[in-house]
Amino acid sequence: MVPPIQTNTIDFDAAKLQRLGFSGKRQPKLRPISLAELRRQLTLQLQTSLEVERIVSLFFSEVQRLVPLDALGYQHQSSDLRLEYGSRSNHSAGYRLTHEGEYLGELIFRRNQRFDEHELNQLESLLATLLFPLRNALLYRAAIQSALRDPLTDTGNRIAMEQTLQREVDLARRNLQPMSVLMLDIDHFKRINDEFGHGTGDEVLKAVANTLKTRLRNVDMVFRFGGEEFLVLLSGTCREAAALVGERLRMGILELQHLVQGRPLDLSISLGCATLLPAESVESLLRRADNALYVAKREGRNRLSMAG
Ligand SMILES: Nc1nc2c(ncn2[C@@H]2O[C@H](COP(=O)(O)OP(=O)(O)OP(=O)(O)O)[C@@H](O)[C@H]2O)c(=O)[nH]1
Repeated sequence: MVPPIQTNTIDFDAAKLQRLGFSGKRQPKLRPISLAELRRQLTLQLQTSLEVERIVSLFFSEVQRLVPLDALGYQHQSSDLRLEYGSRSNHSAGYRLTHEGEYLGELIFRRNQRFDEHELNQLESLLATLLFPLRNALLYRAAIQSALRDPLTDTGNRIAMEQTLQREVDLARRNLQPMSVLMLDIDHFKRINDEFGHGTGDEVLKAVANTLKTRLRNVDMVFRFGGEEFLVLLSGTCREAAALVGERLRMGILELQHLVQGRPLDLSISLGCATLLPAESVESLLRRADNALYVAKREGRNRLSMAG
């Protein structure tokens, strides 16, 4: 008889946090602590995550063992980060965080009661524990984001498209919301490359992506998933509204004045539109949009075709 195999799993992250005296759950009343001890604990605790959100919220809850706070705000504009913990209050003490000239964002401590000099000194001393973990987390965030972006057009890439589509399809189904996609392709793009070179082709791709972005709402997402093929994801959008958006994009590209050697280039796109059916998979949705795009091309280009 084969003896049963015993397997043990240790969640190192949680175990490590527990050893450091942090349970992971917000404690109603944290034990007061000295500045030196809190600095020591924070230095260890803040190393346990690479997520900016987690690091800042951990900092917020732990700092209160020494200095009571009502709220904490953090923002780093170029990373598109704006975090708020707690409730807004009258008094604030703001810090611009930099390390060796590198900008690491702005942190604002808020409280209904004014901060005194001693408390500000303590907060400043604790801020030092935040610098390296925050810098690493910002770098990690930038690396993840660049892995999901197409550098030429600054739109999402194919990996981002696949991840986002699955999430949006799940959400649409759970919330019983409509959702549509537009698959589009620049017409006769090969001719542009052949006639003017790849450099010009690349500039056209950028100009087209820009036009798409400026003609869409902020919540709509654009992905470049192939050479000159883009996908626009329209959450909460039914078939009729998606058709209007598709036409708006088509007109936007027709009106685009992209100059090559001083002369405007004739540019157009063809589009296929599909709206999510009940219980439909991502693959099927994309296949229907692709088929519709094929019809738009076959029927003469510079047009929108709706999937059946
Ligand atoms: N400049 C540039 N060209 C690219 C890039 N990726 C793909 N291409 C080119 O895109 C062209 C696509 O050509 P086709 O698939 O024949 O399509 P088309 O000429 O647009 O014709 P239709 O789609 O049928 O209107 C090819 O010449 C590719 O080399 C890129 O990143 N930059």
